[in-house]
Amino acid sequence: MNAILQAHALGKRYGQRQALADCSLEIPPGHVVGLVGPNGAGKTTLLKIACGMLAPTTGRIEVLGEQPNGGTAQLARVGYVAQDTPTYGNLSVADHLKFGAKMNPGWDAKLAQARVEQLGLDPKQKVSKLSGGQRAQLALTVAVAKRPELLILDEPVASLDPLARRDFLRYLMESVAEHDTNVLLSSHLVSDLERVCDYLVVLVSSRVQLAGETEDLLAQHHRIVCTRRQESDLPAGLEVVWAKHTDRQSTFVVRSERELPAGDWSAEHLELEDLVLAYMERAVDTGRGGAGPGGRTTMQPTGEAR
Ligand SMILES: Nc1ncnc2c1ncn2[C@@H]1O[C@H](COP(=O)(O)OP(=O)(O)OP(=O)(O)O)[C@@H](O)[C@H]1O
Repeated sequence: MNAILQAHALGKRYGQRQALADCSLEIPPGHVVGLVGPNGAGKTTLLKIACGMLAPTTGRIEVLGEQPNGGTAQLARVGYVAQDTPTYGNLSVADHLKFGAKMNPGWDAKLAQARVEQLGLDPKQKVSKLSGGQRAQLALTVAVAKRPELLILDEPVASLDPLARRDFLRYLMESVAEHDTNVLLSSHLVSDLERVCDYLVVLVSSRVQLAGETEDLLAQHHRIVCTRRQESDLPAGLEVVWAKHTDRQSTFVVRSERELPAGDWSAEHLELEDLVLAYMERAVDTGRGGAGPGGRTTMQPTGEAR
């Protein structure tokens, strides 16, 4: 089976603005991938390139083993819901399902119908009269009913209330499990990603900072607290992602491919949110977002350890 996404030195410029830089990724099949990063990091740009809506300025990309702009056959394999959940205001809910059926060879009419009923949407209702959250639910329903091999969702739950968010994510997981769909979704809500994603990509300042299976990433990272010391006093083989020092104490977030060696410190695994924040802070504090997945950077020793 082909990789969900393979990118090599991918870059995108909008005029002078570098939106994506030197992005190399290989995401194996069979995953629900969470793409996380701060505002303006380049997430939408990467997702638009992946679904063929934008051409990269530099580098190469393959999605499901093909170029994203590979014609109608490729379009049928990939479902995409943009951040602004595009729907047609003048059409009814039922019209959207009819349109979906006409445009998509693999359309699952039963699934679409059942989901619309489950959501309590009136098929005759004009979409311009739906709330933002309802429009988002409709757009997501159309994308899922297309039964794509890969579903690309740009902040799919941003406009949903907490209950609807939980319901949608549960529905997404059920449908993914039932139909073996790969998913690539962006979100600012790490707690949501934690619930559904088994692969994580952290993008900051247009560059990939971290990518890998969530379970492996969590196993490889520790927060260690010890008496104040320099990064260079730590054993070799530990990559320092984040560091903070007080007068007497140092706290490090470290990555170790092997088991963490014993030392005169207390160590604990990180929650996913803390792991993501450590990489985000590293990129922002070094002001270049460029240390990359294998980079080694220390933050300035100021403030209190957390
Ligand atoms: N059409 C455009 N023209 C010029 N600059 C753009 C355009 N689209 C995006 N950008 C810039 O590219 C950078 C990346 O934008 P992008 O929308 O990919 O970020 P994002 O991570 O999706 O942000 P957010 O989380 O706020 O949605 C930003 O600095 C943005 O201002």
